[in-house]
Amino acid sequence: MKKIGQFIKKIFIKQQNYQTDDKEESDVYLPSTTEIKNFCNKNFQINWLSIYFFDILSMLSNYIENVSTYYLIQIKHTITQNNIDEQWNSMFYFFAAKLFEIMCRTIYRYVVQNNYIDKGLRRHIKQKTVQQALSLDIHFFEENKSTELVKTIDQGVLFLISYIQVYSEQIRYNLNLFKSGDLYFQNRMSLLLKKNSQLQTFQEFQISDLISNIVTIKQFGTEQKEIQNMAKIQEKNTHITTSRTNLHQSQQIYSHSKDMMLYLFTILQLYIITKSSKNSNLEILFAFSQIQVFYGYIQELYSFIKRNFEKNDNVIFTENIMQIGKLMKLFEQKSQISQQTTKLDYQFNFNSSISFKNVNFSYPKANDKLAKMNQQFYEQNVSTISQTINLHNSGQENSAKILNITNNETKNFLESQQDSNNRIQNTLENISFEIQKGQYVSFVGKSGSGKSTIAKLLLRLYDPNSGSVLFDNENVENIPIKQIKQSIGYVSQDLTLLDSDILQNITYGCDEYNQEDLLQVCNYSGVSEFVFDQKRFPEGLKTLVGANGSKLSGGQKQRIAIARALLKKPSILILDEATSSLDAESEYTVQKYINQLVQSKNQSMTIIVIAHRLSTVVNSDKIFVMEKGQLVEEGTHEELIQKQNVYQKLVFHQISNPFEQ
Ligand SMILES: Nc1ncnc2c1ncn2[C@@H]1O[C@H](COP(=O)(O)OP(=O)(O)OP(=O)(O)O)[C@@H](O)[C@H]1O
Repeated sequence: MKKIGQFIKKIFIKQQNYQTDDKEESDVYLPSTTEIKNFCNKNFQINWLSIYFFDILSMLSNYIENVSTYYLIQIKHTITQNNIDEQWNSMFYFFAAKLFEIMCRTIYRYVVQNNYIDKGLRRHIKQKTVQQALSLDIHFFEENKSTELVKTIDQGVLFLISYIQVYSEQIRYNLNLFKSGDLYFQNRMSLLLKKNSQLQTFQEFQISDLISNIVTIKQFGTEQKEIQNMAKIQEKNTHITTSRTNLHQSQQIYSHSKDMMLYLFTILQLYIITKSSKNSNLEILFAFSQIQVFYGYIQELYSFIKRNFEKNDNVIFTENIMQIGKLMKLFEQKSQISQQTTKLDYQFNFNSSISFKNVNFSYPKANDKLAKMNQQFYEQNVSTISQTINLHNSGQENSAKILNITNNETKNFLESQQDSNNRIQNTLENISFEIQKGQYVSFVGKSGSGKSTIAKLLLRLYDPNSGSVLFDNENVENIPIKQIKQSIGYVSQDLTLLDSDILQNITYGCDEYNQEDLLQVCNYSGVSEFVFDQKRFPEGLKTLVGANGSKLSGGQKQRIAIARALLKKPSILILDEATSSLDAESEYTVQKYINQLVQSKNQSMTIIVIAHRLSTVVNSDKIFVMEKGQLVEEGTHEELIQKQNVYQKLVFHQISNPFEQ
């Protein structure tokens, strides 16, 4: 049932996205040259003087190439005229110009391309970008598709570097007569491209959704409906593609007319040059036998002008600017959590207790949307709302009537406020508890009751909406995040392993350890049991685990994750459903090692287990029972059984349904 619900929700959400598609046009962000420059100044400290110098160097190389072409034509001309002196002269100038051009180009390639751009700028920008992305809260990564993020970083950086390289060209381009025409086509095309790609992504997702949910579709008999849905999207997509083709054709016509004007301009320039020179080469160049040479020269001059006063289409293609825009938006994101001031000199050395005091929490997305919507509305209608609330509080039921509220929006708002009070519930509701140092405690409760969320708040992946999380009576917000993470060993529900060997996976994130420590954690976590089996694991700790541990069993992965958490000698160990994905036998093995760990743990380690399987928790010093985001019971196994309430029901339920999660 849960799956069917999720599927219907997915489809529903997508339909909504699809319907609001048209409104998303304003999302296309094409930053201007100045905006890009300001962004670079703020984040990457670019040396623009060098960029201008490099640009002049590149222009100079192109110009000298033209000069050498001119002398090449002169050589051909003097040969036909049998004018030896002029011939030598032209050859001298030709070689001199060529040599100078080669020199400029070599300097450009080695100094600019290899050193400044590839070794300097590219590395610097990439590093800063990755640093920015990693500084963001986990919430940001949950809200954004990872593939989209990778594309934004990879392509955004690539195009930004190209853009910086041609930055001076952009400035010259601003003097261009054709700028507004170019911009018109650029903007139109970018809108169509965006719509097109949105619909395409939507369609791809829909197909993969259909295939993976084929059983549900067959059960509901909704094949025809799905096909109709897809046809609608296809129709819209075709419409946009046609508009794109039409626009492309108009753009071609525009571009040809522009080219013609540039040619005319080139010829005019050539005419002026040759008119002012002593021997009027124009006549000779116009001569029928020279027509090809003449055309070649015009081509050369034309491309020179085009290169220097036209838009660099390879780099400045609308899609590329869009990617730079996305990269700029990424830099506007700020981590909510690390923004807060911590006591920088605070030295966290866990030595007394962990506590939650009246913690309320809901995941940011839903929270943000509601808060933003309500805030906006509240600001616009503050006086009416406060009067209504006052009247309501003073017992005057029909407050809306008294105030003569005819505005439907206000009514809806007030109703939605009441609704949301009833409907929207925090993920964690007014949670308070205390765990003493050295205790072994467990959190139990039905799926979705908020157990893992507690671990996430302890790790400071999120901050509570209200109330406080305290370590040693110090608010977590005052403790430097790095110190918290160093003190907590966390084995999460969704295990992720690096695509490397077992050793690297165990030692990840731990800078200081010795062989003795390594062996000890392998023994405690149960890694030794399989990894030192010469027949099955001849390469021992150097065995590669495959992409996300694909070459290992669930139990082996769990044990590696536990070893990893233990190696840094954490003062607090959190095992979040460490045995949930295992079969009975593997679960037994991992459980055996957890028990061993608990028994052998020195008094300095505090262990928090988040579990479904109640067999894990019977020996805990304290069990916390969660229900719908609330902490409903706490005590030892015996105490809770005696209470004959929620915990006891959970135990009986699990005994009678041993396979249910
Ligand atoms: N990143 C998230 N964004 C939004 N909602 C979330 C997120 N993670 C969890 N939730 C929601 O918060 C609620 C509590 O989830 P949590 O993972 O804490 O429950 P749990 O008790 O650990 O459940 P389970 O035992 O199934 O893992 C659930 O309704 C879940 O859908």
